[in-house]
Amino acid sequence: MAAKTEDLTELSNIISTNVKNYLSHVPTPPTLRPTPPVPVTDEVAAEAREQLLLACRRVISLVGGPIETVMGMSAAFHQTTAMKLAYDMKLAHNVPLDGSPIALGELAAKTGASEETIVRVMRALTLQDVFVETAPGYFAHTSGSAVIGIPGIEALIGHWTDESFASAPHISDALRENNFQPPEDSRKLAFNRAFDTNKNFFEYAYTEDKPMGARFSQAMTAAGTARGPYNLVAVYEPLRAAPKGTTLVDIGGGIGHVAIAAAQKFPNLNCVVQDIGMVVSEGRDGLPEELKDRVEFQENDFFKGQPIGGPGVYYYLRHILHDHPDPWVSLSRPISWEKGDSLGGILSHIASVMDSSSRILIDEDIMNEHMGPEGNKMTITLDFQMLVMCNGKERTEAQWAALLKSADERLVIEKVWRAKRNDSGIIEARLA
Ligand SMILES: C[S@@+](CC[C@H](N)C(=O)[O-])C[C@H]1O[C@@H](n2cnc3c(N)ncnc32)[C@H](O)[C@@H]1O
Repeated sequence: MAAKTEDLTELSNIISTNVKNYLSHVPTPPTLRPTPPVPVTDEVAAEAREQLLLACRRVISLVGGPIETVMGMSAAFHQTTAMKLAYDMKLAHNVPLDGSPIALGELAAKTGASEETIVRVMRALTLQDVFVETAPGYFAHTSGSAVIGIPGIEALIGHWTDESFASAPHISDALRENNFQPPEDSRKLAFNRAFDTNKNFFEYAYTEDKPMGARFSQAMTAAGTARGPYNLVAVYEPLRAAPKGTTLVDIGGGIGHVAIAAAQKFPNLNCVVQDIGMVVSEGRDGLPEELKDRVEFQENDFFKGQPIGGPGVYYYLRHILHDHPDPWVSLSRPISWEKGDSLGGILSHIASVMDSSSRILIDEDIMNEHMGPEGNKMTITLDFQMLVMCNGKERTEAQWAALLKSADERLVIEKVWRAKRNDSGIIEARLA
């Protein structure tokens, strides 16, 4: 298949076969026009898409050649530079969303940026079909630039191109101090050097830089968009049959977007969204009136304990545990950290209030054991993102199982609900 062959003719045959399969199984062919993105849900189309992307990547490596490949990787941060400038200059907001073009001079007047800077940024972005030059000196949206306006996506772009981009260059110096072994503490890495702080990313963003914190909460509402329609509500069937009044605790649930979707879909659920102060207030403010009797927000620090126990409770953690190094997730004895607080591992606290009918649902990527061209680019990117921002990591299924066991000997995986075409999954765990 595409990942194995170096034969360009074979690759071109793979591409043409999969183009046919793809086109005959999607409702409309993909377009660069600024129309809303349509997720690929059909099985055949999704498989063809995967094969196409793999074959195209192989063609680019072969035909581009080794020097272009490694130089491109080494300087890829300038793509981020261009995207950051586009974000800061608010280019996407000032180009008409109906697809009509805007003259360079008008765009400069609206954004306050110089024509020269806009042109330089547009050169980099149009290379990837993000915006298009429709005639010399006229720019319009493409599907790639229009998505920047989707709620949450812009916030996510801000989070990546701002605090994450500023932190990444510090990673090598931070790791070198410890012989390239990540330390056990999440307050001693690249983010801390970049922002000159002893607080972890969340503590910093919610106390020292509240706009950064608010943007991050918004960003999390879009974090799943790139992974397609694989989510708790669509996938995890046992919730449908749960008895009326069953409690779902969304631990580190942000502003409640997942709990709200779950309560809307399953009238039998009562949801409690736990997070830290500022996030909880933001979530309460945005809670739809009709859900106020079934969704509540609760301030709780997950390192300090889990106040909700009892039979049949679902403890849901989406993109929480990948934020933290192993001891912070699974240590069953208290951790003492610099401020002198006594804290424990997130999973250990949950295990201590569970019974055999309760479940932990870990909604995270499950990193593939194998590596190579078939690897999932997003999971690998997130693994680095976690390393840089909070000394967390993406984990394989074996690592998840070991982490559960070290949090509490009795914790075992009941079932892994896996997406077919990416690394998304929900790990259901229980007390044995
Ligand atoms: C990566 S976000 C995930 C948010 C949400 N679960 C989602 O998937 O969109 C991590 C969340 O953990 C929260 N958090 C960080 N430290 C926390 C702590 N010590 N106790 C409780 N929540 C915390 C953050 O405020 C944030 O909402």
